[in-house]
Amino acid sequence: MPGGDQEPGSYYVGVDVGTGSVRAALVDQRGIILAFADQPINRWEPQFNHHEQSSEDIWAACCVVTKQVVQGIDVNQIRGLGFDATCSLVVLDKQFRPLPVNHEGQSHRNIIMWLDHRAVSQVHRINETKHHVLQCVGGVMSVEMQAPKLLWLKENLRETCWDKAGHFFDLPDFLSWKATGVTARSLCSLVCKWTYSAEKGWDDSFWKMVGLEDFVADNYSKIGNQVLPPGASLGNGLTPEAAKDLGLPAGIAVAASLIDAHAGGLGVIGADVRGYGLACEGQPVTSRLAVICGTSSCHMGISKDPIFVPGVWGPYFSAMVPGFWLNEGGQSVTGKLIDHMVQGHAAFPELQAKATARCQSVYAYLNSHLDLIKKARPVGFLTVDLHVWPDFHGNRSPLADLTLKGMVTGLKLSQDLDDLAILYLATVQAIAFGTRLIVEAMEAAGHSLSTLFLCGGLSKNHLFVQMHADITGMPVVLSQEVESVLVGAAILGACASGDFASVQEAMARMSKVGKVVFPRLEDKRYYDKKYQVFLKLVEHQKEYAAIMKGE
Ligand SMILES: Nc1ncnc2c1ncn2[C@@H]1O[C@H](COP(=O)(O)OP(=O)(O)O)[C@@H](O)[C@H]1O
Ligand SMILES: O=C(CO)[C@H](O)[C@H](O)COP(=O)(O)O
Repeated sequence: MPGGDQEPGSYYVGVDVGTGSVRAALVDQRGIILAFADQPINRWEPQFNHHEQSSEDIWAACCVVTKQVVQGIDVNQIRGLGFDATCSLVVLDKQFRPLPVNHEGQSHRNIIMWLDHRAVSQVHRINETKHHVLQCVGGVMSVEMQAPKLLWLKENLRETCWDKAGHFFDLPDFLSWKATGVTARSLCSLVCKWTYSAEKGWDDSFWKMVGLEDFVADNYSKIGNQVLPPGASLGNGLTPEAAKDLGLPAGIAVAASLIDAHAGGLGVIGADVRGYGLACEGQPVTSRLAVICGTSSCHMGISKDPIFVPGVWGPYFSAMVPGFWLNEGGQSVTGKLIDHMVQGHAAFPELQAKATARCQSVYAYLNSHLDLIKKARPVGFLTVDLHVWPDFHGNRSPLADLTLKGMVTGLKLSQDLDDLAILYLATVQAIAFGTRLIVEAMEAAGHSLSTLFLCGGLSKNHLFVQMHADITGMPVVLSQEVESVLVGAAILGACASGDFASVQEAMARMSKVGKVVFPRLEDKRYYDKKYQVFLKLVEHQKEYAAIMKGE
């Protein structure tokens, strides 16, 4: 029933595979989440910077959470299923069985995760080619993309993996294949992580130049030669086997999928903002920046014409919102960095005990502790002499420098709970300064941004949200549904079902404003000064590196 006038009681299932867990939601045609379930997934770090997962483990978790969210409802009311996932690399043999991506030969560990940095030498060589496809990834390919990882497999696991491989999937495409048996790839994953062009397709000269000519020779059958827009209906829908696994009816529509950050973008960016006093109310949707904040943060800005932002991925045509170009800025570790700083501190056991005693998360406890110790000044002022540079896992945007490291300046000879809380605050602020740097780079290149739309696990943290508002000077919109990434996945299922005529129409109907957090403009001067220090930190880090190199 095109036009979104479908009968009440039409439901969609969204499945979101994040770094740490798999989530599913049952969503109605207004974008309201009626049921939610999550399940942690396994991760292996066999050596520093090698991060692996298992596609079978992930599929099993998808089945558990999907069965949970449809319990007790008439499954015949479910009209569509959509998947999103991290952009990790799944390797299968010619019979679609998992292949090991590790020296140990452990075939269940058949995924090189997005945050894996094993392919440093390969990405340097790829960047040295200066091939023109690199212009569409901000000028520098990231070690987190697929080409360097594929080259690593070819150079390091030739016999045990490369020669036997029949299929290399981005994780979102693996999931849609598993559900439908259709090996078509989503335009989103191929354009954003594999150098495919929406207009020109694969570029043979790139693959030949970087030493992966094998793909050209077999007409890209291993990495995808059938490409569909996100939300397109796949084949005959859910196969009987997958239907049994997931507890859903066979034949329901399954959508071509999205990378998780892009699903978050769909889940938030199209909301009707009338009545909230936001500048973006009278402005085009291109004035909105979706920021998806989980283990990492991804900054998704769209434009009518292509915009080339140095150090920011894209422009990618139709990779998120059809008909629009996408630029994607990012910070490789944000939630993971906050967890790392907090959990590694000497006062963490004390924090954990106190938070547990109050039945609070450690973050809720830290936020109230900061309120207690702040005295008369705003909380943010507690870090006047403590500054953090947050690139503990390199800089994704806009510096595109994987060699950068984290920095902390202003440490004292005490490690009590107050110190932990203030270090946590400085880390949250550093991540927000990183967002400001990305926003400035995007604006300098031609974007005109006025409002942030935040979602993901970190958007549950009110300190993180307020710091993003205060430090960027922009209001932050939070969605009615905290799990907006799942609304984005459900939007895909809704489009595949034919209930909406377009992704834009489904976005407008299914994403909704929950709350707006405005910046405290009176604190601007303080944050401008801290931002100056922030910029100095990286400048100094580069100077230290130059000294040590003897330049
Ligand atoms: N209730 C919460 N309060 C504050 N921070 C949270 C909360 N829940 C999750 N987080 C933060 O969000 C991060 C995970 O976000 P999530 O979106 O679940 O990640 P992913 O999609 O990468 O699996 C964690 O690293 C943690 O720092
Ligand atoms: O590269 C990305 C999107 O293009 C994401 O950072 C990656 O997929 C991980 O996402 P998350 O932090 O939600 O686990």
